[in-house]
Amino acid sequence: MLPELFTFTTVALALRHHITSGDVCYPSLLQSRLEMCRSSDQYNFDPVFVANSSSPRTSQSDCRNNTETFCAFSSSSFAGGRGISILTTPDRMESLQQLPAFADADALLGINEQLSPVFEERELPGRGRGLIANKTLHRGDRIFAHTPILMLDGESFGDLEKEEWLELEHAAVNNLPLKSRTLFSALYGRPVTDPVSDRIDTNAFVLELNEVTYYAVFPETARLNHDCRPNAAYFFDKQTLTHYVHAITDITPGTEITITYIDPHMTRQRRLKRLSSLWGFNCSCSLCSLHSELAHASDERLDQITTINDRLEDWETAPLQMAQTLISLYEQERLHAPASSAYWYAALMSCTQGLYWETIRYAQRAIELGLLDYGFGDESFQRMRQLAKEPAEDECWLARLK
Ligand SMILES: C[S@@+](CC[C@H](N)C(=O)[O-])C[C@H]1O[C@@H](n2cnc3c(N)ncnc32)[C@H](O)[C@@H]1O
Repeated sequence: MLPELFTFTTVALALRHHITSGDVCYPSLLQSRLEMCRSSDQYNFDPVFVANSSSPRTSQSDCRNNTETFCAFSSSSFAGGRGISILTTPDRMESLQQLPAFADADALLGINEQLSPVFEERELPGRGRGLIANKTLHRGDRIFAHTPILMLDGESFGDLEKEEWLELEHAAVNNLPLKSRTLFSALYGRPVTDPVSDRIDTNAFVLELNEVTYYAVFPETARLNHDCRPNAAYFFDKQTLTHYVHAITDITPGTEITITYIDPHMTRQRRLKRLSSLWGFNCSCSLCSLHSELAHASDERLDQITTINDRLEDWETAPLQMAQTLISLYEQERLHAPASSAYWYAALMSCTQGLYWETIRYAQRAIELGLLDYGFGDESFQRMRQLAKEPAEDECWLARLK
């Protein structure tokens, strides 16, 4: 087993594309936090009061206790005054503070800046507000790069009473600087529980950081509506706490910029059900609106993609044609971002067979798409870069012919 590939498929896919039993543990956005897998550890409370001006502060009154203690930590100076509130345990807060986002003054240079926006925000019939491109965007063009204004530890919802986490959520929002509070208030919240909680539920992204699940609100990015075949892809950079959104296809002026809220490998009925139950809308994107014959053909391709992906977990013994078929199926399905993993497999399999130029071609495609979907910091890209540069120097070279 090649370690870098292992990291890529298990870590990255588990975050974004792998839906566990019952579909409830890894949605792309937050609504299902109340259904998430719950657990909690014993914790001895030891409050932290931090000195660094960009580090979040808390006070004892903003903490609630059950088997663990959770506090609303806030910093108004974080990210040049944008501020952040983090609802988590004191010990997890302490380890978050070691991240460059808090510890390195230069880490967030250029982040949260939108000097000349590439979109306009508009009211759109039947879908609330959305973002429309105002210039031609090409694959890889940056749309957003923002830090969260709120981060909520997923375990708090399982451990604390509902009233208690609601109080902490309100404290977290109230402690934000006025500008960020205003951004939060302007978000749409599907009316279910209470105005603060509803806004969080409708808009937050699921992140994994230091092996903890957090729900994070990026108010600018939250204006993006859903499409099952989106033209933008996103990833979260753990070091800088920055959420990047890039065009994954060319986008013409006047076109709505969209992301997917759910695992795009789901078949039609499952997609419709999930979007309706979690975000309250009936998806009418081009894929969901296909004639039933065409929708059926798409579902069959999606099932085949899932089958091939399962088989390729043992890629070392699979035929190269299998990865090539996967690439073709992803192209037919217009699933551009997830196709990076298919190119990844194809590059490694070509390498094991000593197919020099094919290896480079596939590795370059895996890098191009994967950088936009998995992020710049993904360690496994080192391996792909090596393959793209000089396949014969990698351990996979001719491995299947030895
Ligand atoms: C994260 S917000 C997106 C921005 C939102 N439209 C607004 O006005 O702020 C999610 C909500 O937007 C709406 N929405 C998103 N994608 C949609 C779509 N494809 N069709 C209809 N409504 C959609 C739903 O009301 C959903 O609960």
